[in-house]
Amino acid sequence: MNNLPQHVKIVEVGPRDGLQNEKEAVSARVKIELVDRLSRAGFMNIEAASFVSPKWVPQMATSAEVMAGIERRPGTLYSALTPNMQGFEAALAAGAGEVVIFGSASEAFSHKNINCSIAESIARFEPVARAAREHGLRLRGSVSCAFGCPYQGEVPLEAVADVVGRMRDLGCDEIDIADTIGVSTPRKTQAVMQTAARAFALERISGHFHDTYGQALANIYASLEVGVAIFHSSVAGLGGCPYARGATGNVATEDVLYLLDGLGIQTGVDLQQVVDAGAFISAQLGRKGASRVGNALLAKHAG
Ligand SMILES: CC(C)(COP(=O)([O-])OP(=O)([O-])OC[C@H]1O[C@@H](n2cnc3c(N)ncnc32)[C@H](O)[C@@H]1OP(=O)([O-])[O-])[C@@H](O)C(=O)NCCC(=O)NCCSC(=O)C[C@@](C)(O)CC(=O)[O-]
Repeated sequence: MNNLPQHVKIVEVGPRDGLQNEKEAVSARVKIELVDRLSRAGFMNIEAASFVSPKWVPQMATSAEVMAGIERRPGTLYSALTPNMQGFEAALAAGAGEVVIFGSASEAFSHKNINCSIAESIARFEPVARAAREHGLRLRGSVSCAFGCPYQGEVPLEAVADVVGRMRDLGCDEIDIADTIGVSTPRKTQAVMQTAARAFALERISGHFHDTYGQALANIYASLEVGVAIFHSSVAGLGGCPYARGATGNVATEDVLYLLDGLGIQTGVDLQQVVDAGAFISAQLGRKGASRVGNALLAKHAG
């Protein structure tokens, strides 16, 4: 237990990864209120927008409006996905503090998600990385399908190490190791994280776990054991990637906070306010939230 990190940074990705796959349009007003509620809950980093093609991901078409409408909490970093220079220019104009280039450890997924090979994606990211540096924006790299791919199946460890190395060479401040389709289990998680850590500083590696197979919390615990101290999660367990067939939401933020609180690990985030934000967005979407902890606490307070 003593080996676990004492502090963990949670990157709240609900407003982006969480909502990007919603079939019905969610208004900018609702997204703004969600981000504001999450800011008040104490997150240091919220992924609030995605400047991608609206033909590919229509739900994110309101990103500029969302970024213009949110209340910026001092000390909170608001991030936006930027697949190319067009996305970067939009993110810069919108006042993003961090831009996220998103690649993949799987060739097949790279083509499906961003319509180019891994090598082409790195070439597209180069000017984005350079522009981020010039404008003083933080740069994060995301590596999808690091634990398995919906199109090619197994993804070799060397492929993860290779993309992490390329993201490092682009100058990323932080690199996400993503289980896009939620297939990993704890030992595999540790092997992948340790592989990534041979190519990039462990303290700047984050775990991004979808909960499709119900393994996300176990994978987070396994990651903590090998020293990972940054995790992505989504309020009410919202989400799923539109280009990862069958992939469900990210691990729910409420569940991660409950786990970390129980382990005595500090996050600076107020669980009850996240539960309330989860209840808010679930009501807007007209369904029950997917967080076990959120639902338990709501039931406890109702009863
Ligand atoms: C990357 C592209 C743009 C390539 O798409 P493309 O069609 O190859 O690009 P293009 O350069 O040929 O442009 C085609 C059209 O898109 C427009 N366009 C081009 N770029 C932009 C932009 N930035 N913003 C707005 N519009 C843009 C461009 O203007 C043009 O418009 P048209 O002339 O046809 O009207 C496309 O494939 C795309 O937008 N993909 C987005 C995929 C996506 O957002 N996936 C979900 C996020 S990743 C994820 O969820 C995984 C992650 C990060 O959470 C981690 C994990 O769990 O794995």
